[in-house]
Amino acid sequence: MFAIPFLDLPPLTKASGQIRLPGSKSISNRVLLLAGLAEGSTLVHDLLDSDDTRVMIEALRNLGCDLAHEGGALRITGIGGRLSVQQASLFLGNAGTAMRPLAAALAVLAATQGGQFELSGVARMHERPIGDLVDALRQLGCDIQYLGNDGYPPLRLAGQPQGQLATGAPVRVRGDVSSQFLTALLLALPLASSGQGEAPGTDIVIEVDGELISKPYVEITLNLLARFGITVQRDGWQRFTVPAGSRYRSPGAVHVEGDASSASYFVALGAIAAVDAPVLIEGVGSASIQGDVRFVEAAVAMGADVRMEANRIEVRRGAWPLRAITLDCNHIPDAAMTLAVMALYADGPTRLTNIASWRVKETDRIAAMAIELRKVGAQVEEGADFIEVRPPQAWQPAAIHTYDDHRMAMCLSLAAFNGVPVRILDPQCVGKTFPDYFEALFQLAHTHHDLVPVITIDGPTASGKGTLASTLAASLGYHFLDSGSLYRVAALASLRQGVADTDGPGIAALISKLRLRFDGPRLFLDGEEVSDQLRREDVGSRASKISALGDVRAALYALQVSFRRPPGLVADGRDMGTVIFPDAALKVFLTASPATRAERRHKQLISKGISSNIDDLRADLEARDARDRTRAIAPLQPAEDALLLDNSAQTVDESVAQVLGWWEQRTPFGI
Ligand SMILES: O=C(O)C1=C[C@@H](OP(=O)(O)O)[C@@H](O)[C@H](O)C1
Ligand SMILES: C=C(OP(=O)(O)O)C(=O)O
Repeated sequence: MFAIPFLDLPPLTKASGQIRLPGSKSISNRVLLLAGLAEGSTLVHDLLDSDDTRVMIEALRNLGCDLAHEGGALRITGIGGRLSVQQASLFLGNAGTAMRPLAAALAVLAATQGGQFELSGVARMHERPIGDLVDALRQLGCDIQYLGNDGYPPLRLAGQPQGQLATGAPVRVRGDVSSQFLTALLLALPLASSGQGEAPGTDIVIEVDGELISKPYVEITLNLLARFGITVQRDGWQRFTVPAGSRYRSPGAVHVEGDASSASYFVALGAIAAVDAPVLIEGVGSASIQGDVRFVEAAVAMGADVRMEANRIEVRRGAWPLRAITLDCNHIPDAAMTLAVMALYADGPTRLTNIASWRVKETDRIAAMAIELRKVGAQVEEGADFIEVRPPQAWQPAAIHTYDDHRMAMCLSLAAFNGVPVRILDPQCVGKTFPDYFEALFQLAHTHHDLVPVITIDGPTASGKGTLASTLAASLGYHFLDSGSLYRVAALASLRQGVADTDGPGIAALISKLRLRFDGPRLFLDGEEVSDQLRREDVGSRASKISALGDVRAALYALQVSFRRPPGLVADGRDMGTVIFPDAALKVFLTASPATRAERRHKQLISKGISSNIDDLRADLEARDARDRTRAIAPLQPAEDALLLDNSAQTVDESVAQVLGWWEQRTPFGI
């Protein structure tokens, strides 16, 4: 996950490749709750691991459920409908799928078995309505108090042992603000219809007031209830009967499908940018129980070329520009946001209607979408329950606010296919449902080599360039290249494979297959950390030998250049700005006085338990500087357009701030 203040996306051009989706949020949280309420244990495979499921898991743990990892799956041993913990304060973040269903389940359990529970969330959760659900539960006799503003969390739920619920009359619930209120009742009321001890249960009828929105989510609820042994009878979308004697029965094991709302970003990616080869989305398809797979129909109407199998979607660009559409999006409230961004690439205005619920989700999504789409140049009209987007005539680079809304971040990333960069502020908000969204995007999205921004940090030995460069890379979410280590890694790999140190073509072939990854200053070769091995004496001397071979230098050039991938690169070395990335957007030549560098090296050696003489170190450094400056191939000298930074009197933080300041001046994002 990119836990940084902003992530700059370079202009992206094409997309292709395969992605496996994370598990469905809606299914994960329902299955977790049902498994937690059921008797016995349930092994859940492919569960979503994100903020929303973590708060649900933590809540279940606090309520006395046993949760244990088994391989990649989670085993949940439920409470069997009997409260084992009578008091708990549960923090539910901004997860509607945790807050609403847990409020209903715990209200019913407290009302019949006694107990006191407090449910709270982040500030925005305390602005998301829950009054219609509370009103419905109060009809049953549940004791629910608002601890903040009426109609909103936080809530206190209480009750006495052997309490009775008024289940004789139908429970009425409004359906036109959020379908999660009805879902919550459907998930919770089997706890009240089962009967206690010898007492027979009763049918419980729920009647929906007003037009139910987001209906496919209620289908998911009914489907999963059935898997846990409860068949709800229904009369259209108006009346639902939870049968007497209902008991949650664990199906033993459950597999969670990939998230269909998350799939929408990759369907859109394919429609916009899969020009040469398709985007393949694994984990969801025509067999899905999630209503958001119907996003595909809308994408096809806009021009996407889609082939759908039971559990997989293949997308290519079809019509281009995309076709503008007008669509009632009530059935796909979450995925519809993706259409608003596809609309940027359409041949006319796209109008999405019947989306009033957008206003009470993670943020007011109609307002937020209108503001941010205008920033990239679109003309946008918004109303109480619609949005209309006209594509930009001239695209503008924009710093996109994400309002702590995962979908704003994911959707707006798709605005980067227009020759201008896009800055996504607070990208870590994707953690709500898709922590590795941007990693997945960068796996599929490509761009021209020269559109990927590069910052080079060159400088003499012990100037601190490695620390500066890796810290900068981490701050910007960019890739990092410590070019100096590549000669050593080529030496190590060729030693391991038994390739002679005179066999230029052999070593070059090996270099082209190296699988390298930097994690800060640590280097991994084929998944194994080799940082320490690279400092071995035999590796060092082989490195200097093979670096004289023309084939090796050419292969290492190609390897270095291959690190230039979206979203960007910070490269440190001696010839990064002069030879390898002469078109880098920012070049820094880092120096420090020989005295300072000798002192740093001295401290470094002491910390490793190696004794040294500071004057000798200084003499060595000066001799090496002279050699480096005068060598024939790639001599160490600042690029003409490099900015010089002497960090003798600076802390690392100060030099990082200095370079980030220079970088900011070179980006088009004025914020
Ligand atoms: O029940 C569910 O899993 C959901 C229902 C929908 O909410 P509304 O019913 O409030 O539209 C949807 O937006 C949300 O992301 C998940
Ligand atoms: C509305 C959403 O979430 P929640 O489950 O919190 O309602 C969403 O994921 O878009």
